[in-house]
Amino acid sequence: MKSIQVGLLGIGTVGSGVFNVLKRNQPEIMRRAGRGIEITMVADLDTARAQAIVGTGVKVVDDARAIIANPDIDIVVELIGGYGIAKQLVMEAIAAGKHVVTANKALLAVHGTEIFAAASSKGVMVAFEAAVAGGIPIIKALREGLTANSIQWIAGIINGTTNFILSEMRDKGLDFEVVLKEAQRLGYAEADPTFDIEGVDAAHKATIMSAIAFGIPVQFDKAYIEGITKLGAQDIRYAEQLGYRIKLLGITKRTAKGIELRVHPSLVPAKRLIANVEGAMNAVMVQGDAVGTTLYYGKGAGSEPTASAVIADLVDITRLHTADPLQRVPHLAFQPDAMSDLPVLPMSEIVTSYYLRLRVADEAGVLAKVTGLLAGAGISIDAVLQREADEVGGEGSTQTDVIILTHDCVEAKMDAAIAEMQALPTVLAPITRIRKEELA
Ligand SMILES: NC(=O)C1=CN([C@@H]2O[C@H](COP(=O)(O)OP(=O)(O)OC[C@H]3O[C@@H](n4cnc5c(N)ncnc54)[C@H](O)[C@@H]3O)[C@@H](O)[C@H]2O)C=CC1
Ligand SMILES: N[C@@H](CC=O)C(=O)O
Ligand code: NA
Repeated sequence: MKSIQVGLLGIGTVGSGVFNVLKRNQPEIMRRAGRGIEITMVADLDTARAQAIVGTGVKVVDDARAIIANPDIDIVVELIGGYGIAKQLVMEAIAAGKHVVTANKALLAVHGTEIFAAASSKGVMVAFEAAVAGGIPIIKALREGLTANSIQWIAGIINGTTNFILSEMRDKGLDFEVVLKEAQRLGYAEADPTFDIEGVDAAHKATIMSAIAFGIPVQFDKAYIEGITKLGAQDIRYAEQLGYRIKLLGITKRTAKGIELRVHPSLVPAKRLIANVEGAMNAVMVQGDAVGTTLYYGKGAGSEPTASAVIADLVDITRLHTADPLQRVPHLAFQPDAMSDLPVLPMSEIVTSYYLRLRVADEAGVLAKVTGLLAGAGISIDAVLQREADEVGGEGSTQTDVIILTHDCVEAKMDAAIAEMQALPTVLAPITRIRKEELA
């Protein structure tokens, strides 16, 4: 049977991985797909570099539209990134009747509704396993493996760059900037690394998982996003002393009121497997009502791990492209006419527990005042840790840190309590608040 012909738009970190893995494993992939899958055209602005990667047998162009216009191309793989030209090219490829594979989570989190609607009306598939947690087949798990379940929550380490930074800072005491540069060198970081460190990339991925888990439209604009740039080394240390690790988590949860969708640094009990996920590795926990807690672990970034997911999508499309579109797995797991309008909740309505660090004057009665305020607000305390002033501020220091762990409360209540504590004259610096997830 004739091979499926694939055109690559962009042959950078991921694109070169796709080319190399497909070439290396072609015989085995062919046995799985039932026919060959061949990259016959590549578009990249840097044609010389592209040609050096693919050799002479593959046509290299600088104009991606030449691939879309080629009637022999069955599947277009978008690996350029971003919302600009990538969106135009994906929409044009769909309009031209091509199936599309993309690793572009930013594009899908923001424009997914439009893209999936266009694909459905044209009868083509848009596949995006690489867009969430790279090589981990989490989209497959959520859309197919867990379809029996009412999914309750998902919590994941879904950005390799930030997990790498947090691990290296904690283990080796390295500076943030040094580790970020290393993550860039290793090809983990986005073209704009602020997307990684400010939590935007993780929010793109959490948004996509939220849509698939709960059958709601992709709603990146409703996600709460907080990155790791304001995390202090002392908080990583205090968390350890209390039996927790700090991880940047992407969380989406179904509650009686709606859907929580949030990305922020979180304290996770050190005994949980996910707390021990180090370096650029990703891990996603999914809690379903029937299956219980499941955990998916692996490489979420990098050339070949991400290529693994892109090629899995190529095989899926190769197997399914002649099937009746109604027999295909829906883009967002739920049938398009069965989507839910459950609201994504504002942050003030989420419920979680907290780590608070207060830099206070080292004088009698301060702790009682602070805990009294929390009690007055109806916030229950789980643990309190007060450091020696000398340890915090050096010999003869008149300041110290008080660390408080709370039980669950609604965020609005915590906001009000923090404002009250902040106004105390004995609280000397902005209060640090890190949310705490038990993940049980
Ligand atoms: N690097 C990684 O580990 C992962 C990346 N992704 C996603 O995969 C996509 C690609 O990422 P990378 O390969 O890391 O990026 P990259 O920057 O290494 O590669 C992008 C390539 O696209 C080319 N390009 C830019 N504009 C173009 C245009 N108009 N026409 C043709 N080619 C053009 C560039 O020359 C470059 O070779 C992004 O959406 C990224 O978010 C997803 C998961 C992991
Ligand atoms: N920049 C991302 C790449 C994968 O999506 C990350 O660091 O995880
Ligand atoms: Na994946």
